[in-house]
Amino acid sequence: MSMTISEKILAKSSGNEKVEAGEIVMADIDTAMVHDLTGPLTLQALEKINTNKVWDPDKIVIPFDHQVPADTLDAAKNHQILRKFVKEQGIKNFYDVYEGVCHQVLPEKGHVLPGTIVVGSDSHTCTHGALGAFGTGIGSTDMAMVFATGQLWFKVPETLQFNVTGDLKENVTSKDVILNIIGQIGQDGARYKACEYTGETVQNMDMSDRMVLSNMAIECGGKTGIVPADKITDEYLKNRTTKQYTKFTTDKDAASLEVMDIDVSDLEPQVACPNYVDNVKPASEVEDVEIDQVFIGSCTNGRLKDLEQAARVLKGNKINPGVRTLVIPASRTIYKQALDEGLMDIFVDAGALICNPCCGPCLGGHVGVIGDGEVSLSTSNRNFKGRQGSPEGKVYLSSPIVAAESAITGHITAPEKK
Ligand SMILES: CC(C)[C@H](C(=O)O)[C@@H](O)C(=O)O
Ligand code: SF4
Repeated sequence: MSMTISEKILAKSSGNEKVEAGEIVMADIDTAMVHDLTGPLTLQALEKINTNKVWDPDKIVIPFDHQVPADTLDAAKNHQILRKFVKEQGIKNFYDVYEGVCHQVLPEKGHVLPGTIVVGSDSHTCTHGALGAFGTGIGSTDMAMVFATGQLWFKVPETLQFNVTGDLKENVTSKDVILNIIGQIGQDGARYKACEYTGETVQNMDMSDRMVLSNMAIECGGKTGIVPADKITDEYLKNRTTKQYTKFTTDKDAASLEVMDIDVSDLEPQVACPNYVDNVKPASEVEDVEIDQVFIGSCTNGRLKDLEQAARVLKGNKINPGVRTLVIPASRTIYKQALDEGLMDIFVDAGALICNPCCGPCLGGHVGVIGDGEVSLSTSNRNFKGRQGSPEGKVYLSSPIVAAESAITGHITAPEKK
C-alpha cells in the first residue's frame, strides 16, 4: 500500500498497517510542548478533567519564550503556575526564561526525531517537520487530553508536495522560496494538507534553511511541513540524541499525493506586504517603502545562519538612525555562537539593539511593539493587521539579508540594487 510520509507516521503511531487521507485515527504522541502563553490554559483544562498526573513527564517539553523575562504581573503569574506544575509532575525538559524560542529549543535539544509525532500548543509546531517528524499545532484543551492520555485524534491529511529545483541566486534564501510559494498558492492554498518539501534545492539545504520552509507551512494552511529525513538530518541529530528513529519517504504513487513543481533558478528576494502573508512581491518592487523598525529573529529566521547573513551585510556599515533594528537570537546557544563568531560586535557597531532570546516583537505583545502608522520589516512569519502592535502599523516580511540591507538604507532594499 503506497503512502505519504504523514500517512506512514500516523499509521505507525495509531497501530495501523495503513491509513488513508480523510480517515480519523487515534495516535500516540511522542513529544508534547506547551510554552508560557499556552501552558496555563492547558493546566486549566487539565483541572476540569481532574487529572493529577500527566501520562509521561519525559515526553513533555516546556520552554518559556513568548513573554520572557516577565514584563507584566500576569506574565510573572503564568510563569509561576508553570514552574510549580513542572516541579509537581517531575518534568525534566523545562527551559526557563533564558533558553530561547520553543521551535528552536526543541530540535536544538534533541526533542524532535524523524518519524515521530510532535504536537505543540503553538501554530508553528509545523517547524519540526524539517526533521521528518509530523509536527503540528494543537489547541490548549486538546493538549490537556494529550497530557492526560498521551493520545490525540487526527484526520489524516492529504499531501501537497513542493518539488523545488534550481540553484538559488546569491542573496536569495529559503525564506524567499517559501514566501514565493505562499504568494503562488495563497494563504489557504494548503488548507489541512501536509506540505512536503522535496527536490534537489531542498535536499541541498541545511537544517536551518529547511526549518524556514517548514515553519511557514501553517501560513498557507498546512497541517504540517515535512522535509524527508536524510543524511543532513542524521548529521544534525548526531550529537543531540542517542535514540533510534525511522526515516520515512513518500511513495510516488500514494493516492493522496499532489505534486507542484517549483523552479527557483530565477527567483528574486521576496517581501510579503501588509496585511497578508500571501501579498508577496519582489523586494525590488517595493523599494519606496520607508521603515521605522527592523526585526531580525523569531522561530522563522533567528538562527545562527540568519544572523551570519545579516552580519555580512551590516559589517562596516551604519544602520540608518531612523530605523530601530532589533536582533534577537532564537536561543541562548545561538546567542553564544554569535558572540564567539564576533557577530554581536558587528551588530552593536552598526547600531543595532540586541535583545535576549525570545519571540520579541513577532506577535506584538512583548519587546519592540510598533506604534500607530509605523512600518516594521521583520524576518518573522506573520504580518496580519496589528500583529506587531498597533493595528494602524504595517508589517512587511523578508529574509535577514533584505532586512539588513533595508536597515542601512531606511527603506525596503533589494540586495543587488543597493
Ligand atoms: C501564542 C501562540 C499561541 C501563537 C501561535 O500559536 O502561533 C504565537 O506563537 C504566534 O506565533 O502567533
Ligand atoms: S517567534 Fe513568533 S511565530 Fe514563533 S513562536 Fe514566537 S510568536 Fe510564534
